[in-house]
Amino acid sequence: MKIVCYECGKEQKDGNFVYRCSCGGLLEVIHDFTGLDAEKLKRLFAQRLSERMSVYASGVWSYKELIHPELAESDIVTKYEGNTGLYRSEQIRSALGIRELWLKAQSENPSGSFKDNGMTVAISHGRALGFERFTCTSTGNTSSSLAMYAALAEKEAIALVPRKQISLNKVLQTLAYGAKVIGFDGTYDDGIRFYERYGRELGVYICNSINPFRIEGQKSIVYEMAQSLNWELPDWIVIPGGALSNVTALGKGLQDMLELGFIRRMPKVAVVQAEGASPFHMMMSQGKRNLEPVERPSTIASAMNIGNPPSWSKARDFLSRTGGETCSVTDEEIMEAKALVDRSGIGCEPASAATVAGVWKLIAEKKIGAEESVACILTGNLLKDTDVLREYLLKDGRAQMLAADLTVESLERLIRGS
Ligand SMILES: N[C@@H](CCOP(=O)(O)O)C(=O)O
Repeated sequence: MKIVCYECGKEQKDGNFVYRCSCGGLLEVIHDFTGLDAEKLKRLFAQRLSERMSVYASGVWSYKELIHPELAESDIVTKYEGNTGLYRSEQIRSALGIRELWLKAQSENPSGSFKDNGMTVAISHGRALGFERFTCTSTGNTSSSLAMYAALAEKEAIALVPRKQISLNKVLQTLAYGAKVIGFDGTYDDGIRFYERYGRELGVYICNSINPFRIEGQKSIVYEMAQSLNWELPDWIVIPGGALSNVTALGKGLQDMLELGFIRRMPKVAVVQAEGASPFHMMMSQGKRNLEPVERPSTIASAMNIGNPPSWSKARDFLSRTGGETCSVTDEEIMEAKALVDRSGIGCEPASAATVAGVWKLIAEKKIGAEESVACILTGNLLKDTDVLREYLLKDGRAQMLAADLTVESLERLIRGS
């Protein structure tokens, strides 16, 4: 296993953990899979589905050989993350008018978002390197996940969070796990810029997606999806795009599986951004090679409120190589899709619902065919943003809490609507 610069290929020394190469490129973990036998591994992964209390009961560490083969089991900090549901919803499928639809509920992770898949690996790796202080800048899901794993590892957690446009639920969750939360004026982009510059000086271990081990852990989402579907993935996988760690990890995981012979064909991937924070979609749809950051990103889907996603070049290369697509959706479209996902009983936070809104759009644009099969990745839990929920459901009168005396007559009136 090596850590190399994604842009210039220069190898980095792990002990001196840095997040960008001297050329400015992000880093990535390169594995040597020679000698790995796909059929043997598939059998091993199948056996691990019945693990209960060992690290292999985790839906991330069950694929340890492909994620961090060198890490000692005793260094692993796990909460048996992953193992999330892959659902069908006839309601959503027929509303979208697509042949086959799957929803992968990463929202069922222990801290309520897909960040746990990567965070277990980042925290475990940082602990093995001897770090005591773990940090991130975050719109709230990364910080909640960081705080949870740091608490489990009995390490200090520090989270830099924008003062505005983030969900109070996520800040409270981060605080409740015992992290030090530092609010600042600016966006996630400012926080990342700050840490890229001063993180080393502060002696903290950064757990954002600029950390290549976060990406390694997040690959497990697509491994798990493939394993659940007997190693036959749908035609399309649709994901929300904020910092772009999801598409980067998905791309890397798919590439691993193709190289190892776990899957026979590469599915196409679509990245959906919110209209007010869509620099990646703008770059891709205009056929540009370089990302122009959005200075003041703004969307109701706070998890995607990012104007300068760090992983854009990795994401660009993967989509260009594999014929992927991008699109952007409005906040109204996101909330309409969210209502559909919530009412299906699966539920999700606004950013996750962008995937369903994106499928609608991509079908209308004839980029996804109605005869194709699609899997949407739902990244965060329904209760991650109750302010948005309250606004949508209660203020606009879409749903209301009814009041009645506890008598048969008044309940009958309410139940029958008379
Ligand atoms: N939505 C994210 C922002 C991206 O964070 P990263 O850790 O993936 O770089 C959050 O929850 O903070």
